[in-house]
Amino acid sequence: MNSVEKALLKVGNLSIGFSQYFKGTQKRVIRPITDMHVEIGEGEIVAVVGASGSGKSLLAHAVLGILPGNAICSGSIVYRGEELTEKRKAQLRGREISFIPQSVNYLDPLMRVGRFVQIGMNKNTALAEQEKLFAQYGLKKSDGRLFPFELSGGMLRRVMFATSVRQGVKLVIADEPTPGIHPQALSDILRQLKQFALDGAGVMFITHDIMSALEIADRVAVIKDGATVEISDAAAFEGKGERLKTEYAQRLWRALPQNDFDSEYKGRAAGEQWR
Ligand SMILES: Nc1ncnc2c1ncn2[C@@H]1O[C@H](COP(=O)(O)OP(=O)(O)OP(=O)(O)O)[C@@H](O)[C@H]1O
Ligand code: NI
Repeated sequence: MNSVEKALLKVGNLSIGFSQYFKGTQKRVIRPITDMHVEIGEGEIVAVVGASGSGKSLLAHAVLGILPGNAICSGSIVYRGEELTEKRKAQLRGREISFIPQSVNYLDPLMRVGRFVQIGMNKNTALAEQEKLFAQYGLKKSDGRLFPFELSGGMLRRVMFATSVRQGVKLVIADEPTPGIHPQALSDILRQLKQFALDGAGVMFITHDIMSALEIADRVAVIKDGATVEISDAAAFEGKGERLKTEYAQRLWRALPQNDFDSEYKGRAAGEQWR
């Protein structure tokens, strides 16, 4: 792939801080993201991996334009060759750029889930389109009448997929779409994301689960303490990780239970709170 020509999303030198009040009136800025970059091409799946708190969700929220009001964001986010302004983010969000959030709490608790999936669709065809999506994601027609609290966690995730992974979407940002999901549902989700990429969409797949990521990802971005430390081909995650560029990525790889190489690496990586 010619990455420059075909880049769908290009995030460079992203920095995110939050202004906070402390001791009543004094203001300070904390800066959890200092230097993040990632590039996703058309039809490409880029996994974003890193320890809890490293800044993966903030990256997703920055691209989507849903950071909280006290966030101060700098750097560049270019989508299809044009800077993504806040206005453009709002226009594209839920349409060309879709989001599978980390928490199902993003669903409106007072809205029937069928209605939720219909948001942004043409009024005349919305119901038919929603029902088709439900069928595709293994949900019944009658489930559309339910409120979020009436659905199981797995069903809610499928509703989120029906909302996000559908026609017209060019970039999917999936923030940990697979935790606590049983193996069959997991492989369904991975298959759907893969199919989506094969159809030409770009996918940012944020996950703790490197092994699942490697099943579908073309490249993997490794995040540490708010910075991108390495972007490598998924194929480089093999053997003892000799082809990985940084020691940090090698440690993450070697610390996986199935890579039972070296207890010294394991001990050190465990200290990184890798889940
Ligand atoms: N609104 C906020 N105000 C201040 N700090 C924040 C805010 N949101 C996130 N942070 C901090 O930014 C850092 C990165 O958070 P983020 O949610 O992006 O991590 P993550 O990599 O997605 O973690 P996890 O894997 O647990 O979901 C954390 O240290 C977090 O405390
Ligand atoms: Ni997160």
